[in-house]
Amino acid sequence: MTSLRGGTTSLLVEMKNLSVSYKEGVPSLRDVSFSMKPGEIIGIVGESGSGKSTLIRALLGLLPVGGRYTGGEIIFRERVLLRDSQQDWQGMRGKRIAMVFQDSGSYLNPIRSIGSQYVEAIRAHLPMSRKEAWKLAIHTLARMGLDDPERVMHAYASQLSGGMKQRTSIAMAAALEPELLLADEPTSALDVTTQNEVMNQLSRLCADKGTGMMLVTHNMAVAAHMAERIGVMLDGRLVELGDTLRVISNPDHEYTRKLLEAVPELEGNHT
Ligand SMILES: Nc1ncnc2c1ncn2[C@@H]1O[C@H](COP(=O)(O)OP(=O)(O)OP(=O)(O)O)[C@@H](O)[C@H]1O
Repeated sequence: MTSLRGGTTSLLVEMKNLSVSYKEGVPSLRDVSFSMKPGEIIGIVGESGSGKSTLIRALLGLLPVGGRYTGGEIIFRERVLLRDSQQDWQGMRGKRIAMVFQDSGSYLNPIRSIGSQYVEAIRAHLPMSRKEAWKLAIHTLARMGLDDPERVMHAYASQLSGGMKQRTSIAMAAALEPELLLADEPTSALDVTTQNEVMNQLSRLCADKGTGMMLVTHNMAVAAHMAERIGVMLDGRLVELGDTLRVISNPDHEYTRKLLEAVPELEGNHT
């Protein structure tokens, strides 16, 4: 995935001084800047309402209702997205930039088999026969830890558990090998054991495919386990961003220290 141009690795994403408001004069993102390398995993933590979801929705170009970009730039692979038309941005969604939510599994169509939805989603973006798309689907379902992917492909959503549906929807997002996967609390609705498994499978899938991921989580331990860098949001600002080990062992910001104190197993040491 790394591409060298003129001796420097080109960036996957650059966000420069981005601001977003839902209400006139009340910014929910304030001057947020960061950059991300291809294949990198960044974990974003922070309390409820700090702007984590708004940040990754902004990257997808799909702000929640009422949200407006009020300043700054988003550059994806050297293209300034905020200057592009919605149609250009639309063309990137799914294929180059994909997103999974806490309840993605519940968006599977209940009256069509998983296989027919999955094959259609793959073929909408990749020039593949049905047979090839089916094979790719089976492969990614297996990589997400689904034991009997053939059975899943023939099943309807109502025949799968919540964990299986969520794994299926994550596999669908990852199958297209997006360059950037935006994950908003992708395992929060699952039980703790399943959460760990799904997170491990997700990070393996990203590593396999060279997919960069921005993972929003309220759980510092999950971010520390998954991410190479951790960003901390507070009141719409990215108040800290650094290598995971540095952030958890020597945080710059007082608020990060408070978050870390709430996770005893991480206090002052390692991932
Ligand atoms: N659709 C909306 N309309 C109005 N205000 C909104 C909307 N979505 C978010 N906000 C406000 O923007 C701020 C940031 O919200 P956001 O959902 O991005 O935070 P968050 O850190 O993801 O929170 P949570 O962890 O609870 O999902 C909050 O003050 C929230 O009330």
